[in-house]
Amino acid sequence: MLHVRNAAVLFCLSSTTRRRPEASFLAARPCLIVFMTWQRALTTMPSLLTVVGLVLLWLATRLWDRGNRRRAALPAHGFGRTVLSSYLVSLKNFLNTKKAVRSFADRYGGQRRFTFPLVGEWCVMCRSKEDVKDHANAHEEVLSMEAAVEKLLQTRYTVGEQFCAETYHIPAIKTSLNLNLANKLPEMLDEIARAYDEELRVYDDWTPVFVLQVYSSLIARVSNRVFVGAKLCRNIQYRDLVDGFSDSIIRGGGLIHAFIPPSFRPVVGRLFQLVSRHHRRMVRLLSADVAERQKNRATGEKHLNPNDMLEWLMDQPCDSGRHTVESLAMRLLNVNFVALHTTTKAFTHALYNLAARPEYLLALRDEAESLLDASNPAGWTKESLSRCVKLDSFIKESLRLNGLGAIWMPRLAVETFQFADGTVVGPGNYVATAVTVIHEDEDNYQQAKEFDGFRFAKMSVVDEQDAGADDMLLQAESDSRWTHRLTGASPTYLAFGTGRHICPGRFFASLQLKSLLALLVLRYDVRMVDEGVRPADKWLGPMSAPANAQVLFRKRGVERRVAVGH
Ligand code: HEM
Repeated sequence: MLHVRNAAVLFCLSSTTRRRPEASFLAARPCLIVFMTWQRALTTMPSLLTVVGLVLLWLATRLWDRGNRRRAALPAHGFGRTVLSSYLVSLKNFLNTKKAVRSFADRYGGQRRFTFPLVGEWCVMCRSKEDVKDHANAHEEVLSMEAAVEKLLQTRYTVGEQFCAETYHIPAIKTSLNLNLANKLPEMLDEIARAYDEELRVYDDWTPVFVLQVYSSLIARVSNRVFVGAKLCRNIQYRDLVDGFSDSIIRGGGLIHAFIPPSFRPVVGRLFQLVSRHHRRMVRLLSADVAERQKNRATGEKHLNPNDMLEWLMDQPCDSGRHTVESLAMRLLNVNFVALHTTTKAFTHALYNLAARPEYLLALRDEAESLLDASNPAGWTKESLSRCVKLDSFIKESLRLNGLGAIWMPRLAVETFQFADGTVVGPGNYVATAVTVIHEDEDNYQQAKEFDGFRFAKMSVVDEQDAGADDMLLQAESDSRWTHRLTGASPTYLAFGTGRHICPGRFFASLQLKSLLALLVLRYDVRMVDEGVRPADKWLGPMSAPANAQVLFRKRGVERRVAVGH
């Protein structure tokens, strides 16, 4: 009955207002509406409101307590002092994390580090070289990368306990993949050339291509040529699985971490796994191949097995002593998880930078034509690709300004951590690097916010000249030139991390990125639909990704043919 009465009063109010629109009455109207809605709610659902109120009160106390307890243990600054302020600040920061990190760094610019509030957590952000070194070299038992990833991505629930429990894919990447790079390059190049022919549907006229989508699938194919061989890498079901896996885990894990209370996570995680079925799908796709390889191993005919990542994983010792297909499937999912979305995003960023700046296209093409045989990509070598210094520099610069996030290399302090200057961070807090601030710092790079595609190539030359003929400097010179290459790292260049957990897949990623881009500039012209305008990156909290934009492709030589024809 009550809602009928309220509706009638509301109707009266609105009709009265239409007849007598005095300002005071207009101002009072919203108050009356709120009052009546509240009155109605109180009458109809008193118990529900009490419960909601109590839950909110409990939550507020928990949040306040947690935030302040954490804050008390930190060298903290940069957030308000009122109750819940850290949570309000962190929610605001979430909407534009890059800008927020920059403003925190500017406000506390004279300092080596600053504390940045995350939702319910605190993160000490390193920006000075000294702090980055302390962070990067800290022991896993003190600043844990695994614990941070596990907590932020909730992989225990989204994929399963086993996903993080075993780590034998890391030595397989560090040793076998890196030692086999030269052997596997021709296969990778062959797959790139085929994929360009088959999947990049580009015609003589300018053709729009959704780069992120097309290259995400293409990079899944090319990488998996090296991971599992030609047959599986071209299998659409397999590619869909590995291609969508990282994004699904990152999104699902982020949501669980942010919104699901710990006690509900096992149930929600189980539901997530039931729906996504990543592991089961991978087991099904691999089982025949694994059985065949295991049979060959058992009969002393291991040499019949292909030389690829799946085989290198089987070569590694594993905790249970036997490589079951379930265990191998989990490792292969993990390899794809770390390899695919990183490489795809890095490539897309580079391509947007290229398509928006046509002057680089010609310079990169000149270099590629002089060092690589365009008619025979499968004949390119590691050495010939490494001589393409402009190409190398262009991708490195692109990753400097368009990386994959603003809070980089997160670690969870599992024990008390001490910086070299004595500052202490208590367990339970995060320590990370302020990568966007470091990469855009004028002390580290001249005109740091400007894109200069050949910046690192020029830096190598300067270092070479500085070294001069002094023998004593030759070693230092070659070292510093190395840091200016795409795979080089330093406390001021963190795209691939640095220190203890530096990316072991960066040599593979670098070869793949350079091969993809070199073949592209040799075969196609590219430009943005809006000429000269690079699409802005998309940010979700601390993570960034290239926009899902179109680039126009055209087969090379068309312009010339048209001109001659006329
Ligand atoms: C452009 C592409 C890539 C980028 C930008 C990238 C970036 C990174 C970064 C920044 C880290 C260090 C994270 C930290 O310290 O918290 C890392 C670690 C790692 N990356 Fe990459 N990565 C790329 C490609 C790859 C590829 C292709 C593979 C494998 C084939 C790979 C395998 C790994 C692994 C296994 C780790 C963890 C190392 C450890 O736990 O010690 N990455 N990557």
